Amino acid sequence: MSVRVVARIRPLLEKELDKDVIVSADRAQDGKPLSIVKIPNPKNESEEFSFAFNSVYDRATTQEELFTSEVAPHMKALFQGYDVTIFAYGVTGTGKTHTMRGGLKLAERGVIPRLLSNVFRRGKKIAKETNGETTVAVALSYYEIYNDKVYDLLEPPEKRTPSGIPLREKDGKTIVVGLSERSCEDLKDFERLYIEANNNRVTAATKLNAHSSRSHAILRVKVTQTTGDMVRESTASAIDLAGSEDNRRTDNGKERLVESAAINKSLFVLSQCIDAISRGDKRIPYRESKMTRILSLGQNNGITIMILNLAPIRSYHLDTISSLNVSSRAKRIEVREIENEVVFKQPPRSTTGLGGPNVLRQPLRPLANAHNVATGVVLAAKAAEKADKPAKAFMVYTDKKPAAAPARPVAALANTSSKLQPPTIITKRSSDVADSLLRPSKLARPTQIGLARPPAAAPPKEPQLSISAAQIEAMVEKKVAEILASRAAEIIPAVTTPEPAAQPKDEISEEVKRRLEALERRIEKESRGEDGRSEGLRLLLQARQAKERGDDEGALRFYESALPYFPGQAKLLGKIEKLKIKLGRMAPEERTTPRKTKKMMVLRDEDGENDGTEADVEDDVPLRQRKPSKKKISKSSDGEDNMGPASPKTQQLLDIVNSRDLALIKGLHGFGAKKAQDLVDVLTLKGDGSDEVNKIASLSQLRMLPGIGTRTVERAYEGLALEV
Ligand SMILES: Nc1ncnc2c1ncn2[C@@H]1O[C@H](COP(=O)(O)OP(=O)(O)OP(=O)(O)O)[C@@H](O)[C@H]1O
Repeated sequence: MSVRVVARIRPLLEKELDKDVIVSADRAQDGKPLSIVKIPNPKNESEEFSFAFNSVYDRATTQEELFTSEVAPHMKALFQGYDVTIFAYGVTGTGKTHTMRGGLKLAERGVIPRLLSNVFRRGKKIAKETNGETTVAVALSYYEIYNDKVYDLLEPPEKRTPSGIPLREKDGKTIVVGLSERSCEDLKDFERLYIEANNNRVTAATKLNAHSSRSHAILRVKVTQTTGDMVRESTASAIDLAGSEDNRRTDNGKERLVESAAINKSLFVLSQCIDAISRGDKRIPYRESKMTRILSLGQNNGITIMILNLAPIRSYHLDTISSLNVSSRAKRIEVREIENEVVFKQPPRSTTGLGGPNVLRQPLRPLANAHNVATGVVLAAKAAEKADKPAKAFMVYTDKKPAAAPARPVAALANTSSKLQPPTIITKRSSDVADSLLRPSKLARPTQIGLARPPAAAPPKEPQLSISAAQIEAMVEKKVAEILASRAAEIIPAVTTPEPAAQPKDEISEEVKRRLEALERRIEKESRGEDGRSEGLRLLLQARQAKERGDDEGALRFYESALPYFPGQAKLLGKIEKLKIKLGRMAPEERTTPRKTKKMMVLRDEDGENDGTEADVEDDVPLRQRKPSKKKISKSSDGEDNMGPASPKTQQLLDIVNSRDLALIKGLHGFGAKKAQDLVDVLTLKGDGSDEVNKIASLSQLRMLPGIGTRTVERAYEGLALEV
């Protein structure tokens, strides 16, 4: 099916005059619902452009009417396991935030609070009808994209890092790594969270809007239905995009201009994506902005509704035409309706405690590798059976009007949820013929409306099967991430004198941040998928980041989230336990992991422990076995640790390393292609190698490199010795 695109024309604001109104709603035929937006041709006012949409809501439309007509009909599908995405698009000051969030009074509540109200109501109903056999849990995450960086709105702004939160792809979906998720019991719970989170959102006054959103805000409502050991999960995403704006009209100052550039760029990329998809291009430039990556229009499964917000007056004329153009093309975007699979519960992969009573972490999906079973169909059919009744208006926010009176005739809604086939795993529809205007028609050619054929539907996009080249690239990327992660963790002990406590905290953080940013840039630059382990490494990085901030709670949560990716990893468990002890969640005597002795530690971070990243997971040898075997390369064996002249063998090894020649390094004993590449990458990170300072001067320096360690050096050294 195609993205459902509806237009909403906002009423006049206080200072706006009736005589300036240029935008109006119309019908394709008498008796049909409003589906056309009319606006004069700016070059010739006697002509009028008409843009057709799935539905058009005029200035008199209330919040309740919009919700009842456009969102409520999809709630059933949400509970049948389909994801639902609703996003508001439009020029700044046209009513996006009003539409999505709305005001505080009941009648003014926007799509989001109504959606939550509906979800809770349905959840209760399902639990009641199944005598508690099915439980429905709701969890929220809420984040913003500001200046193309992602920030968690459920976390206080002071916890933000300059680089924001990284994104990655998993199972064809873009995931915000480490985003917090809060379970939400009821509407009150939601309101508390939502109001608090909105205070964290970046807004500012511009000439066009006293409370302009300077960021794109994305609310994800995860609905988890559990019946016995079957779990069905679906997500409703509500997105309030920042408004495009013409800086000549906004009088924006420097800061606003920077924001504005980011906003306009991402919206421009969105329009490029829409154009590319509607042209049937192979390459869709999703990746050029975080917003489009997250929105993944046309790639996301489920139901997508785009609400185009419009201001009715002349001062917005060109902007309005531009957004009408973009969104009328969006109608041609096909999205796959794919019901989320039902999975069986499995024993939790991690036995560690939760980071907080209500805190879940998105990447921790204990069911992600559970078996998909056909019973999903049964559950879906059951749900469909029970949800057969027409959707009532939400009950909590009872606006005065009769609940059963939608603003638009039902026909206007018919092309989405009512066509869903509940038990179907994958269905696909062709474009709605009524949505088929290719370009704005002029009134002189009114017959075009509804007659033009839709463009050939884009071929169904099948889930991308990773090909070997992509996998190789992903592996390379993963290794880069590991190396950088490891570097981030180890750089401090590796390069500073043994007085970590005296190291200024800011300096440490800066260094780590710099590397984290470099990591993110590398990863995003290539934009490749990664496997679970890489995700684990990211979580470790975030844990590290949290630790740098002194946020032990956060660090603990990230470490715990990473644990399923490195099950039983002793050092990681040790870190978790150590933090728990520090936070008073565990008594020191309960500690199960062995405390490290100095001998065991090859690399340390500032609190005296290895960071549990690359070396931890790569070389998962019980700590006790990892004593550095000094007997083989002892300080005295070649004198290098005494800073004396290196022995020929040592020099030979160092020369090979410093050559950065992949083939030579691969020839070293114990170095496979992967390890050799890691080493070359690490050396490259140190500098271009032309300077002596960037060279590895001793075996102990070599040992300190991430991913190397004593055993590796030993083996290379020994292997070399045999060949000499
Ligand atoms: N349907 C409506 N009914 C009443 N007032 C509205 C409506 N739509 C918008 N407004 C008012 O118009 C003004 C601008 O709306 P809003 O802040 O929602 O715009 P926006 O598109 O989100 O802008 P920005 O992109 O700058 O954040 C607000 O004062 C809002 O209350």
